[in-house]
Amino acid sequence: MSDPVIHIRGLKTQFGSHVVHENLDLEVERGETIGVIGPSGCGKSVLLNQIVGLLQPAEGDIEVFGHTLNQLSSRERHALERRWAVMFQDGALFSNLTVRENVMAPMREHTDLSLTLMKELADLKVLMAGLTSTAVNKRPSELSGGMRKRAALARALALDPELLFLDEPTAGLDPITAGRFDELVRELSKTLGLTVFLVTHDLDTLKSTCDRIAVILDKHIKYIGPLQEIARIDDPWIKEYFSGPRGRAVVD
Ligand SMILES: Nc1ncnc2c1ncn2[C@@H]1O[C@H](COP(=O)(O)OP(=O)(O)OP(=O)(O)O)[C@@H](O)[C@H]1O
Repeated sequence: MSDPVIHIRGLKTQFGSHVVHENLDLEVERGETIGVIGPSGCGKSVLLNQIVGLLQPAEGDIEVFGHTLNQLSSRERHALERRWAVMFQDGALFSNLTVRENVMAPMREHTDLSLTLMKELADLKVLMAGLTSTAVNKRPSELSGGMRKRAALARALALDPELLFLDEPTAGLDPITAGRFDELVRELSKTLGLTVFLVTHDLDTLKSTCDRIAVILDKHIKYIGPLQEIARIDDPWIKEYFSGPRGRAVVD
């Protein structure tokens, strides 16, 4: 691989005596969407949190955009953080702010743009995320689950990230809303040239958005490749994962 956006080597994660990851290696190429799957508790969300610096690994190196995370000054770190965005499972929107104010929040923190420009940009991101302009003045509690996800996506796009992290983006959505959200993620990632790191249990999301799938088993990325290849691997967990009716529908 030529130009990995994320390069992880020899990662070990440990909580007390509980070893979650050991000798975990991963490369994510620029512009690809990678879906991370694995049994519940295998450390998918922890891996995401480590890449964005919310958790420290016990051992190993994590490079993002060619910079080793634990070797950066806080200033360098701040500059690097502007290049990625995270959409957490619950959306993590500020409930007391309108959608527009939520999308403006990262701009206020990281830029010196005028208020007028921030508002215009925020409204543009809201439209990009597939919401209508009437949504900008609403608070999260006034939105449906699907609309809240879109608002969270709009906020994630606020600073034009090159790398987007999505933790269970379609969790809690009905299949039609989830499918539309998957389409939006795919369209935006291709149009904007985003690299996407996606944690999901949703087989339809894997099929419609991911270029490659990374499977965490036995504490490391045991398998990585396109969905059709992964689905055919002779491994008990993979067989079980893909053997239900939905799994078969995705693979056939
Ligand atoms: N801050 C923490 N302190 C202690 N243990 C933790 C912490 N965060 C996560 N863990 C443990 O690490 C393991 C991996 O957690 P993680 O949430 O990454 O799993 P996951 O693969 O995302 O699971 P799921 O698919 O159920 O969401 C779990 O056993 C969890 O209990």
